[in-house]
Amino acid sequence: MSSVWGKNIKISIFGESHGIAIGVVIDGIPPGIQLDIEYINKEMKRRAPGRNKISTSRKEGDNFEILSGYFNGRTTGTPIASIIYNTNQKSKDYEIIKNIVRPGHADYTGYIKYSGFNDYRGGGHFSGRITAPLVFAGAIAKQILNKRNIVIGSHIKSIGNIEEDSFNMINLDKSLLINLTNKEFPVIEDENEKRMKEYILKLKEEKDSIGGIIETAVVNLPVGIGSPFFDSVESRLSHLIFSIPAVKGIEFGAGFSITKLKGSMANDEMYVEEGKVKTYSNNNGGVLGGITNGMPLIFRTAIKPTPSIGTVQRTVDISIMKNTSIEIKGRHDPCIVPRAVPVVEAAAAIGLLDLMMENKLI
Ligand SMILES: Cc1cc2nc3c(=O)[nH]c(=O)nc-3n(C[C@H](O)[C@H](O)[C@H](O)COP(=O)(O)O)c2cc1C
Ligand SMILES: C=C(O[C@@H]1CC(C(=O)O)=C[C@@H](OP(=O)(O)O)[C@H]1O)C(=O)O
Repeated sequence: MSSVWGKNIKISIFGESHGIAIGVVIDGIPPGIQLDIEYINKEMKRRAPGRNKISTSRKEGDNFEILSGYFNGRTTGTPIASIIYNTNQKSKDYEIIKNIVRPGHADYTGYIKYSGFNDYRGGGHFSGRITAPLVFAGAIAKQILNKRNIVIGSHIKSIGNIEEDSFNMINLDKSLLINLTNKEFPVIEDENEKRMKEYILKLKEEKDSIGGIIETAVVNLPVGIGSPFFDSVESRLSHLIFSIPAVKGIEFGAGFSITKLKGSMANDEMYVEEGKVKTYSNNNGGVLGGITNGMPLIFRTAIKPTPSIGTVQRTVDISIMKNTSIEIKGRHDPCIVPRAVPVVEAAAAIGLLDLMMENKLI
């Protein structure tokens, strides 16, 4: 089944954007873990739609109910089921796309895959909304990792051509990452927030959209997580990150730009400090041979521009197989990047927790 993932912890995600509810079942979380419900709520609010002008205007509280696997403030060890009711569906805008499919969205592929039985309203099971249950699961995984001093944080590295500097890949303090998770628009240099937001709003005005890059770091991971070949840290995390709608790329460490370096520059030379092996640079992003080396894990996620835009676009009416055009109405994110930040972190937390369990570290 395509909406089930995991080896040591298993997550199963269900629901449609305009259906009754969406949710997740998480199996394999050990018993006795005290859950900080406020923390989960905070993570859910970071992603929730309708909170500002650069987001879709669909307002959802993304309040969750835990149905099972949680008793007297602690996990029971049995499946944790959580449900989030949809409260603000406006399906009228979607009547048109039943036949006239949106370029860049999953209307056409979904129609073919599910023989026309797919719930196309709001993008159905393809919707970015289905990342809310992922954030719920991620908030549990993050808490478990946080207790081991493992901290995940991200910043918006770019929106279109507007860029900010990368993380310092060798000296990265967890307080910077925690600070970023507390920001509504996580950039390292506050002046970049204004520039990026203005650009998003300009494109929204022009009935267009824009993408960008999220840079994520994880500090204090133990050495030795992940294994060759198919369970490398990069492959396990990439699987989850690419499951997020609108993701078009991921790179670790120096990523694609490592190809421009000579070996003498690309290699991360090593030294010992206080009994720990460290590297002078971190072009490999904290992973060697698919295994963590104790340096910060760094990766970048490319998010495409929101496909649903108001500009007139050429497309096809699949009911009559004729060329036509579409002018999409409705409530859409002019840029997905800010709301995808907690989703990327959640996916990373789930993947790393799964790998930690493999090493019997949890
Ligand atoms: C948090 C989040 C919000 C999104 N918001 C929208 C949106 O408002 N409108 C839209 O057309 N696509 C939105 N998307 C992207 C679509 O869901 C996605 O492009 C579509 O399912 C096709 O999948 P693909 O881009 O991975 O091929 C969003 C994605 C995420 C992760
Ligand atoms: C509701 C959310 O985002 C939605 C993601 C989305 C899409 O096509 O991915 C399309 C829009 O749906 P609707 O037309 O129903 O407003 C967004 O609002 C959410 O993320 O919770």
